[in-house]
Amino acid sequence: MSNVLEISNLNKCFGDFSLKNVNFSLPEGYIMGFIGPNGAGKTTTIKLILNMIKRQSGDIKVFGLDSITHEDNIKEQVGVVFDQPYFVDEWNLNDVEKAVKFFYKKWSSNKFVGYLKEFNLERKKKVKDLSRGMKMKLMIAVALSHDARFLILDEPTSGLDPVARDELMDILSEFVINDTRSVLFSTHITSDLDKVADYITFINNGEIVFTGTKDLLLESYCIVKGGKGDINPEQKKMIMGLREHGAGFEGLIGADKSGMMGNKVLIETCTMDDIIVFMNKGRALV
Ligand SMILES: Nc1ncnc2c1ncn2[C@@H]1O[C@H](COP(=O)(O)OP(=O)(O)OP(=O)(O)O)[C@@H](O)[C@H]1O
Repeated sequence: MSNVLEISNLNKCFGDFSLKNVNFSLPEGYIMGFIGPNGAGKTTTIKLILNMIKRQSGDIKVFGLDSITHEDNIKEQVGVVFDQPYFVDEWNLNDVEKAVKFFYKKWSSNKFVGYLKEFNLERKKKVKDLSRGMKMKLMIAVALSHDARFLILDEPTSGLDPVARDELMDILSEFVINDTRSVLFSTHITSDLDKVADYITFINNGEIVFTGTKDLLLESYCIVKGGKGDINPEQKKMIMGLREHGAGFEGLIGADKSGMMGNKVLIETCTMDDIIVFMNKGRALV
């Protein structure tokens, strides 16, 4: 199985913030959700993949090619969707096509027209008159009309209603159906990932906390709950994002440590939201 994306030892500094030795890869044919709290480094990583900003060190390969030396070749085959459209407000959809088609050797007007129809987008409408969901669909129509085989989406579902989000997830699932096309998308909305993601990469404070299959992520952590005095200070130290309240405590724990919590506590399965929220609170201090 070849990797569509390989990131090795990537470092980038912005004042107080740094991406620290980021490593992850995405096998071809799959959808990866890129998750993490606000300011964790998701957009920065995506911009580095697209060579929009300069890295301090590290390697990025897309389709097995170095992302800097083969930038043009890679961009021909990558479709990019940001949370804000990059089209001029006054353009109608014909103008959008006129502006973008020259960037791509494999641009297909037939495909573009087909996707506009499929997504119920009227060619005469101006960009500024499209709803947020329609703008997302327009960016996806552009990405699919130049025959992209790797879609990179940054927060594509933020601000979309549940129906539009569901439609977008269906589009992504269909996109990877032939096993040669892949998707990386960053999101805060983990329920979207439940539906479509095969792999998850979780970044927190510039560091990759987890990368692997979605099932493995959910199996790797659990919620631990208990009453006051149910655990000792050593056990407390193992809990991430410890939340203490009148009756007791709850927090996140590595599944490999659940057996060390004693028999008074309750161990429960966790969701991706639990993992993000508790990890973001950090490791508990006694
Ligand atoms: N051009 C820049 N100059 C200085 N700092 C920056 C710049 N771009 C990003 N940062 C900082 O880098 C950190 C990571 O930002 P980034 O946008 O990558 O996070 P994110 O995970 O995408 O967050 P969100 O989910 O809120 O979009 C933040 O602290 C941000 O302020």
